[in-house]
Amino acid sequence: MTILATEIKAVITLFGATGDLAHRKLYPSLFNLFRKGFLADNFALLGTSRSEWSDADFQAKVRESISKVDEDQAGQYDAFVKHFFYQPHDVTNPEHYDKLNERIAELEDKFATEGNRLFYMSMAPRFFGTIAANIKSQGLLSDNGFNRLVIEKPFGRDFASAQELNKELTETFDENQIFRIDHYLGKEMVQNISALRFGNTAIEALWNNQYIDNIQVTLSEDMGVEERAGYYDQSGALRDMVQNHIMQVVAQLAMEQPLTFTDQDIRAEKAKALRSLRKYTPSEAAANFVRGQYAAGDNNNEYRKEDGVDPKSITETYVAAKLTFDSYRWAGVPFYVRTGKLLAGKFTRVDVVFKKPLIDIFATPANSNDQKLNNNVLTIYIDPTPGFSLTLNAKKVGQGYTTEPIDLAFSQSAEQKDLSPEPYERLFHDALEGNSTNFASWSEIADAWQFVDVIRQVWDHEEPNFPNYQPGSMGPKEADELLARDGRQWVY
Ligand SMILES: NC(=O)C1=CN([C@@H]2O[C@H](COP(=O)(O)OP(=O)(O)OC[C@H]3O[C@@H](n4cnc5c(N)ncnc54)[C@H](OP(=O)(O)O)[C@@H]3O)[C@@H](O)[C@H]2O)C=CC1
Ligand SMILES: O=C1O[C@H](COP(=O)(O)O)[C@@H](O)[C@H](O)[C@H]1O
Repeated sequence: MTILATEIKAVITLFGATGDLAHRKLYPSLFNLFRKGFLADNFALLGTSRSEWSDADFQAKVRESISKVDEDQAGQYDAFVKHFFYQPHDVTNPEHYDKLNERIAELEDKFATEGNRLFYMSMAPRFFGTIAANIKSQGLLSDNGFNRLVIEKPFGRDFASAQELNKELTETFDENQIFRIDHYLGKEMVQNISALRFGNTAIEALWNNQYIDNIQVTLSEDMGVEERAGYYDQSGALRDMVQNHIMQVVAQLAMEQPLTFTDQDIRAEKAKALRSLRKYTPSEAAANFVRGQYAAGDNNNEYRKEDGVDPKSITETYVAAKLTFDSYRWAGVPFYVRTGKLLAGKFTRVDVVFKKPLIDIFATPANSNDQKLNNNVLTIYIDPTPGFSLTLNAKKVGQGYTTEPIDLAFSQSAEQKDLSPEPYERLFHDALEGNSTNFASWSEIADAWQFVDVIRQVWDHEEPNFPNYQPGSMGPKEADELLARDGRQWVY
């Protein structure tokens, strides 16, 4: 089925238009929306940052950034970049906003955007509050169309700073006007978790502690910190991946069925799920969390010797944890999660491990050495190749009667993968449409920070034994022990 594109009308004001994210992700995503017809005549983007660029300089940069998207579409480049304009601007100078306002008004007239304004903050987070305050005080909000704010991560560095930032933003924008980006929510298979659960009786009927033994979530990366060491050393895997991406995936797995498939109901259920996540005491945190830092490998320095990293850094490049939900559905079912840099591969997956049948009726005295029932495992492959698999027990071919595990597998075809929008394309589109389903609400963020803050405080007061894992492995041995002590192991 072809989805008919509804044309979006808006002026987008982009703070951080000369930056890396804008160049690598945002312009190509907008170009995709343009060539698919979601953006057509009635949109304009006003890029801002301090660099003294002209409109023509900016259009040339945007053109360069989209030239890799699809060479067959080269004919559309010119038409697309004609919607791009640039205003040199220092976000800390309130007077500069007057000029921005003027230019936005001109673009509204020129492109007939019906007063709709979307502000996108693609800048260092320390500027977010200042920009929001100036948008309000300098009169940049529209009074005859929508006003929306898209904001990049990270949303704070702990609960207190996130709360402060939220307070600053909500002095200008209402919660329903704020779109907090978490690019994991733009991934095809993360969005597919709801379809899998709520579209299939065969799955949802078993989605509880009566049938599920444990759930495992793995976000594995095979690269080190690369050129982002300066940021990463201040952040670490707990803030960079666990507080946001892992919490968002886990919330979708743990939530109750929303009343309707609308942003309000979905976000309410996710928020409830995160509220039921047990906030650990310091001693529980120490027992249920493992941290790691990578050692030197054949092709990499040890983390502490990377450019831009403090040589005595105790920043973790790996986290594994056992999470506990205090809810009727999940009592007794651990959620094991892990993420890290320089691991054995680049992949993201969820493994749902079902309980074994209570009795193995196939084990007879004669075949008890050969017969073993395995746990059914439903795997959701998020990256790199989206798909599902379900491991079942089936009869082994031949005489006698023993069982063996077999796989029912679905994997997206190359054609489907091509059709699947990149996360930023989806999320940009949703924000322009005003659909906040795949953006994190304040309540979710607040709970996630409160959970993570305890772990951070425990870790910041103890000297870890770093480095403690080899590049190309799946992390420190303590991550295996975390499951082994419960009589379990990582599926992969
Ligand atoms: N890059 C990435 O892959 C990812 C980035 N993010 C997030 O996206 C945001 C942007 O990141 P990124 O693009 O990498 O950052 P960059 O450092 O590449 O870009 C920062 C931008 O801010 C502008 N800027 C800095 N100071 C001012 C100022 N006082 N007034 C106006 N403009 C200013 C810079 O332009 P100029 O110097 O010309 O003023 C530049 O356009 C951050 O929140 C980051 O955490 C999130 C996920 C991935
Ligand atoms: O947000 C981030 O995500 C990336 C991993 O994203 P993926 O889509 O490639 O899985 C991570 O490398 C980065 O450190 C983090 O800031």
